[in-house]
Amino acid sequence: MSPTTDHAAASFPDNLPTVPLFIINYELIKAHDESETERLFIAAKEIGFWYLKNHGVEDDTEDMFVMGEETMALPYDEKMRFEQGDSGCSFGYKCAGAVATDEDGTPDSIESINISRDDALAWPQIVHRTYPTAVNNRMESTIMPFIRKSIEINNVLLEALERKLELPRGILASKHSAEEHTSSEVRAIKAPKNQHLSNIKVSLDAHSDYGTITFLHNRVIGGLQVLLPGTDEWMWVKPIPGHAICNLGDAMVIFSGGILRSNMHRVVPPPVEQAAHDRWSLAYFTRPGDSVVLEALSSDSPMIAEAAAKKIGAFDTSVTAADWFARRIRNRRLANRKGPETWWASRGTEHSGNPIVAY
Ligand SMILES: O=C(O)CCC(=O)C(=O)O
Ligand SMILES: [Fe+2]
Repeated sequence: MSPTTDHAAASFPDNLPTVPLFIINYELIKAHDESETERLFIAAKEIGFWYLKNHGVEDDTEDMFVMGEETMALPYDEKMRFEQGDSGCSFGYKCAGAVATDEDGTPDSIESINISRDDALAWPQIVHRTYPTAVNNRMESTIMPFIRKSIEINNVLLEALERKLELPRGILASKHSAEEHTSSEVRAIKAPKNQHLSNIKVSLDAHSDYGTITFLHNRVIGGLQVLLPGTDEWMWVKPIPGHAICNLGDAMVIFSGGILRSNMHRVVPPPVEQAAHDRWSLAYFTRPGDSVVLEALSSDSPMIAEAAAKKIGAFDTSVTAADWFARRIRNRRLANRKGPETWWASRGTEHSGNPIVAY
């Protein structure tokens, strides 16, 4: 199958408010360059978002977008055989309209295919579930290599942050073991063109990511926005060719006793001429092992202990990564909606001031 590609869009306009993210050089981080690692730490503390260049997976990324196109081109009924369902599991196909974008229950407009790290790396064994043929066909050639490289990149970034957080070497790796089942996954996302003509304002609701660290790509079409700390104006993340976007999730905020940040972000229809094109994005989410309890690593780092002591109890969730994740996914599903409280129950550290969010 060769689906029509539709991503040769006009360039991102230069008159929009954009967020001045640091550009981090992956090769320097890998080489333990001290000043680049310090820049990464600053980005991780202040915004929790940065660009990553020299990561070396540009070609793999394009193959993954084609995998996404091949999957979304399957007949609707075929895709729905693999829908993620309402139980709080994210793996599988997610159809447009399945989740709420706000407390009023406004449906979302994006579809995605979510492939579990465990399923991809164990292929052809099934660990969690099965996937559409378009996914299976590319499991070995495209998905496995992309996941392996993404894991390596995320691990290098985590090791750098581990050093800055004065944690003993290997602590973060032990929370993300290759041996334990996890909700870590790769997601290819399609936001359909011309959403603005249907008056769609938000295609993916404002959220912080659930896990530890996200390695994100798009085909140079805008739509991602972040809300800078202490402001109420959404700022665009300008797509830069060859540059990935990395962001931290809630687990990293909790592990670091609040030193690091998982910033609120959302996806809106692309700006002006770009809106006439489908927007594709691709994310690899590193999340802790299922049994890992989300809590500040205070006993491993005096720096974290000191930070956590300023907000006593805030980072002792007593919740496992598996339960944290399932709660957030389940309560976004419209089929589970009882009222605004359901959507609020899907929130993470970005709304930790909200008493309804029980860690
Ligand atoms: O599509 C994007 O650029 C961001 C997607 C995202 O934030 C997510 O899936 O968590
Ligand atoms: Fe996200």
